[in-house]
Amino acid sequence: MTYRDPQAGAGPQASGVTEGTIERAADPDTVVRMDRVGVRRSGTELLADLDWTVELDERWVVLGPNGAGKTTLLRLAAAEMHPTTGTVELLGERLGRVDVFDLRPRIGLASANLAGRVPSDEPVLDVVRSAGYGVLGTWRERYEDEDDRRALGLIEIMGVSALARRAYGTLSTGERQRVLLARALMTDPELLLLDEPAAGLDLGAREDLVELLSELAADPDGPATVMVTHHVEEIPPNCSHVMLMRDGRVVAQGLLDDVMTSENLSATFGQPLELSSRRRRFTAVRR
Ligand SMILES: Nc1ncnc2c1ncn2[C@@H]1O[C@H](COP(=O)(O)OP(=O)(O)OP(=O)(O)O)[C@@H](O)[C@H]1O
Repeated sequence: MTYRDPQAGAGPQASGVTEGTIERAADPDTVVRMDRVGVRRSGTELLADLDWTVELDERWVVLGPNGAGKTTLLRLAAAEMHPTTGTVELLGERLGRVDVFDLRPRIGLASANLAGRVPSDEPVLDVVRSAGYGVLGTWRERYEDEDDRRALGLIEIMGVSALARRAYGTLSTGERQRVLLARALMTDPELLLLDEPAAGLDLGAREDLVELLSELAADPDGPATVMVTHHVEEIPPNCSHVMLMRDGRVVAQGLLDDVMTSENLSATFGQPLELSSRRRRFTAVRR
């Protein structure tokens, strides 16, 4: 896969909101470090006592039932919110001591929340290339030829070249997911965050996406990746690590081969489940 582009510009970055000075962490290969993180809203504990480290060469899946706290975790990793307690370091910089507008272009994000905010009349090419500006909905941005080349290259890799001039609102769910993935990669991010990328896809489209994500995961020059899902069938075979979550807490985390057991999965979903795997693809049924 050739989505990496050392010449790719992220476009002019928004500026003006500074939340403090930048502090560098010791290990440049540590992309995410969360230490005793808790998030509380309206008296509810969304996350509690969470420790997590993501290294540059790791490809994570975060799996858990509805309401487990997966999206909250991803929003912390996307610098979209701050923890109530504990510390979060992203790409070597501490949340709360860094201008998040400097940080965000280095993080690619595709989520349902983002998908819902794309104007339906926005052409696909603009949905992708506007990521360099950190905006949705083209207004007066000016793009270099290089930006166009990169956006069209990513659109091609995602297999949606024929749709580059189409309005986003006319695309199928699977086509939208591919466009959002291209957008998430537009700034050549060091960290790629995917919130339920296979949600709403039919079987064939899901398999296509899992294969695409697995190729991405296998690329040694690719970004550190964190993908959130509810379904074991959606885990790309080349993923390296898994975090299992329930009720805002970690049930188990670590290497995929160690963590993906029937016992851990049963504890995560609160029912007796039998997990089986074939060629690093998983299925699970109730016992
Ligand atoms: N502002 C808030 N105030 C109170 N509770 C909240 C708030 N935001 C989220 N929650 C609750 O926190 C819990 C975790 O939410 P989150 O969206 O992180 O879960 P999730 O694992 O992504 O769920 P799903 O799989 O259903 O998308 C949920 O029970 C949700 O209702």
